[in-house]
Amino acid sequence: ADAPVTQDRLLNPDKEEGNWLLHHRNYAAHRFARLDQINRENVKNLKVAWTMALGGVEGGGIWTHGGLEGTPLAEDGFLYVTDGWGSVYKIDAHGGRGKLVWKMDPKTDKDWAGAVACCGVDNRGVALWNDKVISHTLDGRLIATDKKTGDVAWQAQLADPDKGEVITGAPLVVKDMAITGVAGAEYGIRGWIAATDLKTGKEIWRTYTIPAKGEPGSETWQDEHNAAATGGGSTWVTGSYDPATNTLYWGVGNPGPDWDHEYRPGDNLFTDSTLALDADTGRIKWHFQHTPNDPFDYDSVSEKVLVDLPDGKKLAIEADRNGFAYALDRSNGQFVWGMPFVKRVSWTKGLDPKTGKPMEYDPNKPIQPYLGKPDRTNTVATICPGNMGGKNWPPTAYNPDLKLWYIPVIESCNQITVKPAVPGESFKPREFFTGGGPKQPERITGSITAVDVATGKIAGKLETPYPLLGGMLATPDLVFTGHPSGEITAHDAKTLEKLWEFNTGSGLNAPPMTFVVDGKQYVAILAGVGGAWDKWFIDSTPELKSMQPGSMLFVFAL
Ligand SMILES: O=C(O)c1cc(C(=O)O)c2c(n1)C(=O)C(=O)c1cc(C(=O)O)[nH]c1-2
Ligand SMILES: [Ca+2]
Repeated sequence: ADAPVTQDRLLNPDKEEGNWLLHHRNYAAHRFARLDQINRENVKNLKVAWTMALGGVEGGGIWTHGGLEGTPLAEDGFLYVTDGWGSVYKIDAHGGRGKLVWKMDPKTDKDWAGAVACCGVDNRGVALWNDKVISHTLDGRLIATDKKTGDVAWQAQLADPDKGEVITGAPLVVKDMAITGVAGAEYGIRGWIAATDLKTGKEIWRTYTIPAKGEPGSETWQDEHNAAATGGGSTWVTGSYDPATNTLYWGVGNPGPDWDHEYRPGDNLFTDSTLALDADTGRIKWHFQHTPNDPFDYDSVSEKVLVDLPDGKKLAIEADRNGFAYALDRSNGQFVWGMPFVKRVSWTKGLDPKTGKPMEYDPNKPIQPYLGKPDRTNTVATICPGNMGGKNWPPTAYNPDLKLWYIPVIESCNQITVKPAVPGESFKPREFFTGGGPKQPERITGSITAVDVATGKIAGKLETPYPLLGGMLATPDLVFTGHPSGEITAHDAKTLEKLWEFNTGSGLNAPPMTFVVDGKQYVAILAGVGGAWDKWFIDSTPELKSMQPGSMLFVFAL
């Protein structure tokens, strides 16, 4: 127990299947555990083993309460979990019950940060490095905590809420560095990804997602009022890493202002893009932009899942908010396949099979002519997927044996109203800079959608009454997910048939994970409604308005 977490251990999570050492379980972001004590034959007997009440439910800024979106990490029988305000809890899971070892409360400035958190009091988890637990706070800090004692060893201020920057994603530890993404594209930030040296606490590199004047990509900001300065391009979901090429894969969020794309003529690189970066320098090796000159708020922040196929193809696959799943050649960013994974897509006829760009895309046009888009002429428009996207941040899972990839889907349309942004007037620090806003005139549902990665075809779709806002876990013959109505469910990995459910009593906005302690397999999930849904989208699921916030860790066993 409490052995140092070395780079070698992070590179070889398969050697310690009972642990869960990285946010997405491995650097390839598979969220697949080869543990089969709990399987399709016996999962119906899964029941609560123990629970633990956590804190962090209090509000701050524009938020009435905090929520839980974190993925617990597990190392040698100890769990490391966060609440929305960035408190870290070390829990001893030995002996069939949970015991709090320590809690590190970073004393987050709740009003300072909560006033510029677009989408909830969110913290998606920690990283492990050496003898430290590495975590983020909503008010922009990176913190290294002593794993044994819970004492803060050092901290660094990376993001600045005065500029509308906060941090919601989990850090990714690579080679003694913490990689951090930033949130704030709804507040006119200039997005970045940063690497901090964990030995010194000093910054190693910071790569901006919006090029400065004269840099490659700056020609895609064609306005005359310096729209790039408030161009968004947040990086708020933890990426993946390919050690063979020392490459980070990271997604970039929406351009700002979200809805008024006439304010920012041009493709607006590198918003809504997949980036491949050199892990040592932060240099951008290649990019692929999914929604150029986006008028829909389709952040491309989803994790890039790294998949090696028997035919030698090395892919980075992504389920984009714009409703399409993409497979890119991860060595060069070339488009391999793409297809809609949601039932309804209204904004494009489809992807060009050669380039992967939307059919309507014209590189010579400053304003892209997507179908039925909201703009200054048609100020009110219905878009599908709605602006939460076909999939938001909740992570997918990939079963490499079955070559099946499971997407937690939001099946939706919603209504957008454009309010043109005015140069020199509309942008104010710490205020929303969105150029309009959404409404929810119709019901929104969900699905587990399984994709055969070898063919790029949908292999199954299990429709769910509510959108999936928590994310997926895959084991050899099962998939698990959480529902905003409170249930955690287990499904057959091939047919998606529901085999088990348990209602936790609060909306689930966090991904399930699994671990082993004392030789026994457990499944864990954080329960506590949070995130964007219950403030901005609840009108599409009105009966969920009665859901009360909470803050609990649930752990299940046979
Ligand atoms: O552009 C951004 O910086 C940013 C950040 C976040 C976030 O950090 O949670 C969300 C979004 N955008 C966003 O567009 C969105 O729909 C969203 C949903 C959630 C959530 O936790 O439920 N966060 C965010
Ligand atoms: Ca966004």
